[in-house]
Amino acid sequence: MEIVIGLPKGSLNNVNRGNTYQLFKDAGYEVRGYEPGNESYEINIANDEEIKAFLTRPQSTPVELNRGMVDIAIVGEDWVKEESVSHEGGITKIGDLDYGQTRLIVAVPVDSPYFSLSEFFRLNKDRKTPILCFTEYPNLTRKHIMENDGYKEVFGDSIPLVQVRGLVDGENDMVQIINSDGATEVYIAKGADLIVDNTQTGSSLKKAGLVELETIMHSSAGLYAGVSCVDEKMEKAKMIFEQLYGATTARKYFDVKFNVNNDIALVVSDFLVDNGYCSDEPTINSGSKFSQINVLIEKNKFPEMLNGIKKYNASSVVRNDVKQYVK
Ligand SMILES: Nc1ncnc2c1ncn2[C@@H]1O[C@H](COP(=O)(O)OP(=O)(O)OP(=O)(O)O)[C@@H](O)[C@H]1O
Ligand SMILES: O=P(O)(O)OC[C@H]1O[C@H](OP(=O)(O)OP(=O)(O)O)[C@H](O)[C@@H]1O
Repeated sequence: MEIVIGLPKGSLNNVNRGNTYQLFKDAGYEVRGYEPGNESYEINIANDEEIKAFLTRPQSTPVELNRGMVDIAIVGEDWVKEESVSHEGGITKIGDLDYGQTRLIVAVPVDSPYFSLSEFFRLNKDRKTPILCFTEYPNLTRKHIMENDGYKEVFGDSIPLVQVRGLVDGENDMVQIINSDGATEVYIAKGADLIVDNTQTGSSLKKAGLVELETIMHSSAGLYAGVSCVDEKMEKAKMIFEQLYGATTARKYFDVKFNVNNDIALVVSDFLVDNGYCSDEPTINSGSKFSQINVLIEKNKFPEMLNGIKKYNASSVVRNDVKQYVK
């Protein structure tokens, strides 16, 4: 049995964004040829002979899943939805991996007089020149526009024209959705009226002098299965997901150990349980005078826990990162 996995190129393997490479390492895989910025097309997972890995561009990953070229892949939900607008089925989500969070949004220049997409269409209803919208997601954009109340009032059920390079589809040439291959924000400065793009921190929009009108969808990275992932491949896929999910969950926790006097160990344990500063309950190892207490704690709760245990004169506090956490 060999399962073929597609691993993402681009933002989802960027050290400051997705870093899928680190996720695999944290999950215990020995990955070679997938170091961020230095990826090879064939990636080696040295400690699991059942996995064959290829680099994939998220834009093309759903097509590869639908054609059985890869059995499973890590990809953003936005690209899976973009692919499945016109034909549902084929790709199934094994699970969300809780990173690579973005929103797909509609944006216009910051000084525009519109506060919604409906208002945009209503205020532009007498325009003589076509409305131009650039995006990397023409299918989702067309669907969203056709469901918009303002669009329906002005254009009814008429299908906006979509152009993907030389390929043109649709009938309403007063609203044209044009495929972009990146740097989408810049099209506004070149004369476009709208863009649909993904945003994370919002800095690209701000830099381009744009403001969001509305959110089309939220996206994050997940493990997806294609048509060829059945039977034992699906079993293997679920095992891979568990490994990866354990590693993403672990990123949110610290493993903390500290000492307190034996006579207050149980009081401190109650304090930790009552405040949700542990997973199930603290582990207590008693010595002759001191007890070592061990908890798994959510990272954002650590500062307040530290403050709390200082009141019990906790000493030798040690905080470690967690590599794998299966709840
Ligand atoms: N700034 C970001 N932070 C985290 N994830 C992102 C970010 N930008 C895009 N993504 C996600 O990464 C995936 C790929 O995004 P996108 O299509 O923009 O390509 P890219 O990663 O920028 O690569 P390329 O430069 O090849 O276009 C998408 O699922 C998207 O939601
Ligand atoms: O909200 P932000 O944190 O600024 O992130 C969002 C930007 O990141 C991605 O672009 P990228 O920089 O990868 O370039 P691209 O537009 O050419 O894909 C994405 O397409 C957005 O433009």
